[in-house]
Amino acid sequence: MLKVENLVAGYSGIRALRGVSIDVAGGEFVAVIGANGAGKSTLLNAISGIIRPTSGTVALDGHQLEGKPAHVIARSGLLQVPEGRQILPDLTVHENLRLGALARHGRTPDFDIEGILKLFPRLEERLKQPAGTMSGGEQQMLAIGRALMGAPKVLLLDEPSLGLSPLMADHVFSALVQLHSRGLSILLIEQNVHRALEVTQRGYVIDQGQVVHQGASADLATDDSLIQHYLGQEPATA
Ligand SMILES: Nc1ncnc2c1ncn2[C@@H]1O[C@H](COP(=O)(O)OP(=O)(O)OP(=O)(O)O)[C@@H](O)[C@H]1O
Repeated sequence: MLKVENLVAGYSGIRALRGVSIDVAGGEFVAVIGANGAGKSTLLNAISGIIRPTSGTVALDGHQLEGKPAHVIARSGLLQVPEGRQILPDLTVHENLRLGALARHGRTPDFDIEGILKLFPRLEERLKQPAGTMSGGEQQMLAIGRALMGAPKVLLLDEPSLGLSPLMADHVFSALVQLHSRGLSILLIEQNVHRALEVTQRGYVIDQGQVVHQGASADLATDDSLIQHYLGQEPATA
């Protein structure tokens, strides 16, 4: 479904991505993990057109997307939930969700507002509330809901658990698991390696802008030396 090949990208002189190839099959839930500064956000932003890749290809269902503007890529069905969420704080929750529908471009969504409220019941009583007055976890739920309103073919998530309490992160991850079980293809960028490998099927480890390891998430999760070496995190069993 999503095929990224040899993607190179950077920022005035810094080569943050040095030829990354990853793919996400239909209905697959895939993680990209890596230490701070490894290039995870750059990868997601280069896929979704927020930054323009220097070279390499991004194909969704066989259609080449690299180099296209972000709004065109979003309308084609690659929908990103950005780091920091970027909801519109002065608009209500309901208005933010309705704006998400603008990305549909003729696709029939699996989720309407009612479906999103079933997934995130906390949003229901907050529908008329300005989105900026909600907690970080609630805003993350809204950002995911807004992307779902756009009928994604592949949902891209950048650090959805960042800054959330463990309980809120639980809600968010369990929603992602539900979305995957309903057949959605998901690419998850996460610093919380153990959580990411718990919920996904496959994972890529990136370091200094390159894929250094890939495999079944269950195998990566039990590879203690990999987790310590590339990710600087303690093994789950420690
Ligand atoms: N806007 C920018 N301008 C210049 N350099 C940048 C910019 N954004 C990222 N970089 C650099 O590119 C490299 C990769 O950063 P990136 O944010 O993609 O890493 P990351 O794996 O997402 O890290 P983190 O988890 O800390 O966000 C880093 O060396 C970073 O300093």
